[in-house]
Amino acid sequence: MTDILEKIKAYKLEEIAARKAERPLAEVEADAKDAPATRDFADRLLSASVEGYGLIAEIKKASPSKGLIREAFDPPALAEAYAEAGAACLSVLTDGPSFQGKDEYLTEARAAVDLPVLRKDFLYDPYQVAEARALGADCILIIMATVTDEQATELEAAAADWDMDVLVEVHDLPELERACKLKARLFGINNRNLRTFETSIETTKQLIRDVPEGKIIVSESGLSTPDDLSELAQYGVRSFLIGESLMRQDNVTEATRALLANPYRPPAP
Ligand SMILES: O=P(O)(O)OC[C@@H](O)[C@@H](O)c1c[nH]c2ccccc12
Repeated sequence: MTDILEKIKAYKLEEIAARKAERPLAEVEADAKDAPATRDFADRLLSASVEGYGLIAEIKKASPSKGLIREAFDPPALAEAYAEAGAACLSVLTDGPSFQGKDEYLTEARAAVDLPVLRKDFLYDPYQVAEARALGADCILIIMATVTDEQATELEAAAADWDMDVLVEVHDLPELERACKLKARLFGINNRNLRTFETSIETTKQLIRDVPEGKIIVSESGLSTPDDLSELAQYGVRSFLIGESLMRQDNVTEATRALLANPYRPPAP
């Protein structure tokens, strides 16, 4: 396990304990039951990737590696910009300490559009899955680098109970092999090395060879140009999770449109 993940895990476990003390699970579950019905995250991503690219567009204010990424940060406006440009789904960072995220950002962004939304956070406990649903999330992230197999299975079961999708994230072969024991059909390959924070699309190109048939692959992190996407599309990737490069643009709609225009198509056999 990596230093940054160890640090994050330590404060998350404290945060979970504090939140549980403040708001018992039963209360969160009651809110989750009252939340607006889930939107089908995986289906939306898949149908977008038939004709074009399936984009999970991320609403991200800051990151541990880059610090503040976007000053003018208005989640509903950003959600609208992404939706208008043809994003299939949204990802919203809710982690406070490392990403300057907030739970409300997810709820506000989701209310502004009709796209399904991923809660981007570090999950260890089914309590956080109920929280995600109470906020309105349609999909959760399971980061194999920071959970045990038991935790992953538990989180996945909780997501199924709440009718939510799961994006399972891997960044090396051992994690991929562990992820294959789960039911999740959405496989995120993270191009960011969490030790050095360096990103390389070679990670996706390498790992994709060992992803079983029938999974939907999402290449995550460090993607910024149409060439990045078309290069990966030549390896069979049709879905992408992109945050920083779009968050740095003044006109998010135009930048997102430009990225999605002219998707690579494999030559006819
Ligand atoms: O901003 P980028 O480089 O486009 O990356 C987006 C997303 O992949 C990244 O935010 C991410 C991937 N996995 C995570 C896990 C936790 C927090 C953040 C992430």
